[in-house]
Amino acid sequence: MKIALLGYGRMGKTIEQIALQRGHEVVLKVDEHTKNYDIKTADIVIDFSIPAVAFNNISNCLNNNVPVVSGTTGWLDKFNIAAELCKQNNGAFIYASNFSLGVNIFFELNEYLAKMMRNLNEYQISMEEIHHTKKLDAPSGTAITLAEGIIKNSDKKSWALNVTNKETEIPIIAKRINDVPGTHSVTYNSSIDTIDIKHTAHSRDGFALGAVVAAEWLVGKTGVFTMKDVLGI
Ligand SMILES: NC(=O)C1=CN([C@@H]2O[C@H](COP(=O)(O)OP(=O)(O)OC[C@H]3O[C@@H](n4cnc5c(N)ncnc54)[C@H](OP(=O)(O)O)[C@@H]3O)[C@@H](O)[C@H]2O)C=CC1
Ligand SMILES: O=C(O)C1=N[C@H](C(=O)O)C[C@H](O)C1
Repeated sequence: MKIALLGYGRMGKTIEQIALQRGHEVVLKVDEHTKNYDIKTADIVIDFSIPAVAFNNISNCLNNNVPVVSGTTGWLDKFNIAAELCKQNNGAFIYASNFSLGVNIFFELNEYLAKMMRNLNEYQISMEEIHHTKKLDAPSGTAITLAEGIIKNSDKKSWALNVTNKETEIPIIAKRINDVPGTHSVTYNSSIDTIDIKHTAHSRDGFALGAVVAAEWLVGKTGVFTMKDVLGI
C-alpha cells in the first residue's frame, strides 16, 4: 500500500518503521511545516497529528475519497460530523483511541468487569492514566473509552478529571511522568479488598502495529469502523 502519514511525530515515525517492515511504501509525511501536499497520491492516510487539526485532516481525506485511519485523540466533539461525512461520501474511516491489541482486549475485560460490579455498591470505582509529559490532552482518549465502557454497563453517568464529589461520576486521575508510553488502570476499592485491572504499554510499537493492520484491513471497504471490526472481537 502507498501510505500518507498526517503527523510525523513520535507515532508517525514509529508507524513508518512498521509499515516499511510490512512491505508498504510511505509516499507522504506531513508535519506542522508541510505547506502544499496531495493526499490523493496515497492508497490510505494514517493520521496521528494533534487535536486541533485532526478533524480537518480527516475531512480532507473523506472529501477526496482516500480511506483514513485516525488515532489522534482530543477532537471527538466532532466525531459525529466526520462519521456523517464518511457516509455521505461513501468513504472509509476508522478511529480508535487506542490501536494496540492489548488495550482492545483490556476494553473488553473492563466492560465485563463493570457488568459484574454493577450492583456491588460497597466498591468505589476510580481510574488512572499515566503518560509522557509531551501529551497535549487529558484525560487520554483511552481513559475516556474505558470510562464510556463502564458507563454503558453500570449506573455511572459521566467521568470527571482528577476530582469528583458525585456518586454517579467516575474520577479519572491523569499523571504526566517522563517518557511513559501509556498506562491505564481501573480500580474498585472497598474496605475489605481492592480489584485492579491495568494495561501497561512498554513502547509505541503496539499502537503503531495496530494502526497499520487497521489500514491494511480498511482498504477496499466503505463505512465507519472500529478496532472491534478489525480484530473481530
Ligand atoms: N490511538 C492510538 O493508539 C494512539 C494515539 N495517540 C495520539 O496520536 C496523536 C499524536 O501523538 P504523538 O505522535 O505522540 O504526537 P507528536 O506531537 O509526536 O506528533 C504530532 C505530529 O503532528 C504534527 N502536526 C502539527 N500540526 C499539524 C498539521 N497541521 N497537519 C499535520 N500534522 C501536524 C506535528 O508536527 P511537528 O513535528 O512539526 O510539530 C507532529 O509531527 C496524539 O493525539 C496522541 O494522543 C498516540 C499514541 C497511540
Ligand atoms: O498521547 C499518547 O502518547 C497516547 N495517546 C492515546 C490516548 O490518548 O489514549 C493512546 C496511548 O495511550 C498513547
